[in-house]
Amino acid sequence: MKITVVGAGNVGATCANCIAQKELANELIIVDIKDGLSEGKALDMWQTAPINYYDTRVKGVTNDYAATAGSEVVVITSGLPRKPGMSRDDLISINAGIVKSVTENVIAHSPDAIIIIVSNPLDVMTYAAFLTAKKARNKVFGMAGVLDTARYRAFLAEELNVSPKDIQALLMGGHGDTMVPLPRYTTVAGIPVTDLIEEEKLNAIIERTKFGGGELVNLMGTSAWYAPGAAAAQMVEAIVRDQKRIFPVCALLDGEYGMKDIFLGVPVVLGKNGIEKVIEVKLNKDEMELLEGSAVAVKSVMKVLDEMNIFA
Ligand SMILES: NC(=O)c1ccc[n+]([C@@H]2O[C@H](COP(=O)([O-])OP(=O)(O)OC[C@H]3O[C@@H](n4cnc5c(N)ncnc54)[C@H](O)[C@@H]3O)[C@@H](O)[C@H]2O)c1
Ligand SMILES: O=C(O)C[C@H](O)C(=O)O
Repeated sequence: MKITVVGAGNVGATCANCIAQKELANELIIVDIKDGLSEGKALDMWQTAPINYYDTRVKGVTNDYAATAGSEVVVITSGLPRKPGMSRDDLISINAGIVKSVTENVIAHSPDAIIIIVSNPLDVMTYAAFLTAKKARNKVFGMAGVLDTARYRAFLAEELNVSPKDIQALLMGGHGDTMVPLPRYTTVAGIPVTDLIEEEKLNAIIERTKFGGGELVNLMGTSAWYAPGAAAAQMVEAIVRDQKRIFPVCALLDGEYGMKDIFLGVPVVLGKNGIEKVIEVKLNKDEMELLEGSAVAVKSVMKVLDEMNIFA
């Protein structure tokens, strides 16, 4: 098994480190455009192998896609992160070109790879990679829901003073302030969360989740990486180990939830074929309205990408 991570910055390096520690591949290639960055991070990582006890060979390269040839899974994290005061959508003009050129290089050397996009604005960068890769929708999708759900679960675990392991939750929609955490599909060891927490506190946690990325940007001056890197690696694990895990993933909809031609976070089954099934949960009127609102927000940014005219 060969896996590539593109982008050796905060998220890419963290994701690669998780992949190596989980021993998901024999060979792990890290690519970046900055001279020496991937080589340095890969060397540093490889020197943890005797300590963390893994044998995945980690190799870093500068823009050398021949070294990535034959990768079965590729995670794309290359692109600018936002700074305080910016929205994720503000990154589109630079990141669209980066995601397009990286995807072209990836496909040229690994035509069969499953591609996971991390770069922001996530839903639209996944659309950009899909337009470039020209692959079936099960093989090009984005990471956001695993991260957003993890934030929601972590906040709930803290509030309830229970293990995060026991919080199960679902969150749908775009990876922006319109994301839709679903309390009706949130349980604590099987107990509906609404039985354990007052409505006002739950609503405050939902709001904090929606702006969870921005909270970290304001604290650190750049965006998060530990949870995003771990989230992308968890998706890689589900694919590589054919686990059939159910995660919220940014996927192209083809009639599900009454929507078509849009990338949106929905629950899917992830296994060796990538997205093996899009699950349609029953949403009530209010939940459906929130999802549709989120879709409108994503569509408006997809339109900006279309107007950039770089995929003609
Ligand atoms: N989907 C999510 O939930 C999520 C979470 C966190 C971050 N992100 C996004 O992930 C991206 C990376 O974030 P980060 O914190 O790692 O940023 P970073 O600046 O630390 O790293 C980005 C890396 O991309 C590299 N890069 C730029 N252009 C490249 C190219 N053409 N080819 C190869 N490498 C290239 C840069 O040299 C840099 O090392 C950002 O767009 C950020 O917004 C998304
Ligand atoms: O918030 C960001 O800009 C990065 C990422 O999308 C996140 O949610 O952490």
